Amino acid sequence: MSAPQVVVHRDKELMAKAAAARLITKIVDAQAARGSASVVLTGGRNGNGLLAALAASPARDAVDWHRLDLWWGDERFLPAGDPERNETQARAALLDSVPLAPARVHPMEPAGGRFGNDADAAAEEYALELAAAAGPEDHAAVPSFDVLLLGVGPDTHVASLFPELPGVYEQERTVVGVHGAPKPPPTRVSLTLPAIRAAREVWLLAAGEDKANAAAIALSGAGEVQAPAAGARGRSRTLWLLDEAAAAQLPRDLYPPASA
Ligand SMILES: O=C(O)[C@H](O)[C@@H](O)[C@H](O)[C@H](O)COP(=O)(O)O
Repeated sequence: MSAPQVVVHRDKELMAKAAAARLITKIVDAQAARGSASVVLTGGRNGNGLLAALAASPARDAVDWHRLDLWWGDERFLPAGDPERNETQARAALLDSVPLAPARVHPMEPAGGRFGNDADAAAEEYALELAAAAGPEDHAAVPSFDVLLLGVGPDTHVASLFPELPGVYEQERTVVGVHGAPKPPPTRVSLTLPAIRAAREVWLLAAGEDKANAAAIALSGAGEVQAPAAGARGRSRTLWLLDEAAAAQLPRDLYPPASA
């Protein structure tokens, strides 16, 4: 697992734009090298802020949208089209504006869908979908995602893995149902840390002073059960993308200023 790198930008707007530019380049490089790219999306303000910045980027269509596989790191287990679903928000921020191949967009099943209100069944189905997409060279039963995006909660949660709750202890399954999440809605579906750690690169997005404590804890060697973000590492890269407010409690030797 790769040690965390930290890049700090002036504010959340610049962080979103810089992260979007970074993601475009990563996708273009992956498509040039392997003919396609695979990205895992995250919910929340920073995740959707990155997607909105990407939609507005002048370099947006350097991406071959038809050869991009999109997955989700977690989903709020709500009915299809619910404005609070991560899929709904991602479609509004970017996905509905670009020519993706529908078969290559993999949302997690909504509540009231094929599995009714059974989030655990929805999780099992997503694990099967991931396993079916994995190749012989892939790690765990998931595809080798080029970039797996994660927002970071003020309690250091990532995806829907919350400190000390059952999901963060999961070491076998790649996707779990989450019940009683402290961040509403209480029922969710989430990748687990083993699935997250199968990604080539994991990028953690945190902006705002309400994330300063979480970033300091997660980057200070805390354990993944108490601080799930600490366990979110990529096989070849782990990148924390922060704004100055979120980096305020980090030791200065952890990062040089990345932008004016
Ligand atoms: O379903 C969700 O809410 C997200 O997947 C969650 O993991 C989010 O990324 C963090 O809570 C950070 O959210 P903000 O960026 O809005 O602070």
